[in-house]
Amino acid sequence: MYKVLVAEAISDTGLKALYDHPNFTVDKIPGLTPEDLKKLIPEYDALIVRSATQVTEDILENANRMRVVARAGVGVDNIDVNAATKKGIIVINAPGANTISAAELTMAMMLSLARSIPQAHASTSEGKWERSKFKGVELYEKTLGVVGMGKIGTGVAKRAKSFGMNILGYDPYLTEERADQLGITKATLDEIARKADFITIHTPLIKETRGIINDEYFAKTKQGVRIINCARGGIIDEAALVRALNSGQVAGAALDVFETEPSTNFELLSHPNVIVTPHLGASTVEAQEKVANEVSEEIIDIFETQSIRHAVNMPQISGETHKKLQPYITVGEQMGELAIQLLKEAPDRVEINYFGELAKEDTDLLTRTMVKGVLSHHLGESVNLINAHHLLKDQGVTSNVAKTPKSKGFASYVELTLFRGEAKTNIGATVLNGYGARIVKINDYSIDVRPENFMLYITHHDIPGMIGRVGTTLGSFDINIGTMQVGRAGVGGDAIMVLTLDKTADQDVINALTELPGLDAAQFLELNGNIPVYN
Ligand SMILES: NC(=O)C1=CN([C@@H]2O[C@H](COP(=O)(O)OP(=O)(O)OC[C@H]3O[C@@H](n4cnc5c(N)ncnc54)[C@H](O)[C@@H]3O)[C@@H](O)[C@H]2O)C=CC1
Ligand SMILES: O=C(O)C(=O)COP(=O)(O)O
Repeated sequence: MYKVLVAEAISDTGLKALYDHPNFTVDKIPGLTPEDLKKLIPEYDALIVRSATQVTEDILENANRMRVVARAGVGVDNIDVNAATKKGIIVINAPGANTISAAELTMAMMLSLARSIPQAHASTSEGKWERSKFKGVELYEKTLGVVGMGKIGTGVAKRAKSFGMNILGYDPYLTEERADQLGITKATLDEIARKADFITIHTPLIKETRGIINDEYFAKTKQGVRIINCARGGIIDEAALVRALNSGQVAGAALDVFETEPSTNFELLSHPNVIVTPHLGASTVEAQEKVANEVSEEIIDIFETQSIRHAVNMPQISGETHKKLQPYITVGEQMGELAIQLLKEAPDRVEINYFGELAKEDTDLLTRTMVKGVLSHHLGESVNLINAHHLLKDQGVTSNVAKTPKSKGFASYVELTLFRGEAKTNIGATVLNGYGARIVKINDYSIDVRPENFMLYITHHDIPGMIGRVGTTLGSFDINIGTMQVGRAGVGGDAIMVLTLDKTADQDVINALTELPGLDAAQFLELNGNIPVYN
């Protein structure tokens, strides 16, 4: 049974998949203090939050069972993603599920700002009739600057176009082509300052965006600009905004998000030209059902089928790439496990080389799989695909990944090399069409091995009778040989033998083998990872 803690007010309809699933129990406990959350968290396998819960390193420290932190929404700035990554916890979100709601709130804010609707409502409901006080402006033929042309920014741009606005879009990823397609103009942040009548912010809150709208920026804007922030507090410097409002440089601001929430910045909250909402961008029936449903389905998939779609701390790969990498995943982990056993000590350097077709793909997932195989030998269950890179760095191991699109013997080939000072071991693998994955190189010897649970690695001299003697010795210990492969440097030279066995070989077996004339060393290798079942 997997235990899920829902720590905020999240739609029960959206959580239905989890409630109904026989392998999950759900505890919905909104409003926990950080201390209570920290106390409860060790019991849970997954945590679902919105924006109000701070999932800090301190809280995650105790999350020893936790595999997933799910953000039922977009922004993950309330989650210490690095701390989660270190602990091997997947952080997922629900991108896209609240796009429409956030874009619609932005439009509502822009219209409210243009016509002072909240102020007019307050005045009228007090019995006043102040028609001239609330003379507004039209959106028609005004210029709107959209900072952050992602899902919500694009949604706003499309809607604003239908109001007859001219749109300037700024986003490091916005291309001229995309801008043309949307019927907008690609602009810089400064061009937006110079030309826009309305500016709306739709970037995440990250190092690069914190405080980008500040005193310096307001000094460049048109006098009387109106500004909307339905993205994140902190992107606009609130103190600078108050100054710009007081000087009249900014005619009005509509804010759904604040530097600290709930906000206590009353100078801003109660400013006559400011309209505010309590972080309501995603607060619609539809968005809440969609975000909760999306994270529920994904949590189930992660636990039941190991499939991850929206992890923010894992590489996002397309279904097409995933299909191409899939046949290499199991053998990738096995390569790591075998290489570390052959090296016999922890590596100080890891090198991974991709050749041929594989080199043209985004192979980060496969790289992580190999690193996981290597590290699991010493770190056990604590290493997974999420924290593999991090733990490698943490252990002081340097790593290098190289890609050569030219093929090397096989259409696709991957080689993992571990170094420790002068010592080195390498393993190469490929996937043969119709035959599956094969280890085709060990320590520079060509070989053809389908990895299995129990294996023997023997170094010997290429002399007649060797194979027979090894077979007889293993037979005397009642060990059946599955397969036996030999690789040699040249006739009569150094050679290796790789055997798959039906059971483990203990030290007595190894001792008996090393006594055989012509045999240098024998090492038993064991794979713990996923061994595919062969028929
Ligand atoms: N008020 C609310 O309740 C809600 C707020 N949001 C917030 O809205 C923001 C946008 O969400 P989405 O559009 O779904 O995300 P998205 O990831 O689709 O778009 C974000 C865009 O910002 C761009 N960007 C990043 N750094 C930038 C920079 N320095 N300058 C300009 N653009 C930059 C990115 O390239 C990306 O295109 C997020 O911060 C999210 O948390 C989202 C939903 C509801
Ligand atoms: O999805 C987002 O980024 C939001 O800001 C929505 O926040 P909420 O889930 O309503 O607390």
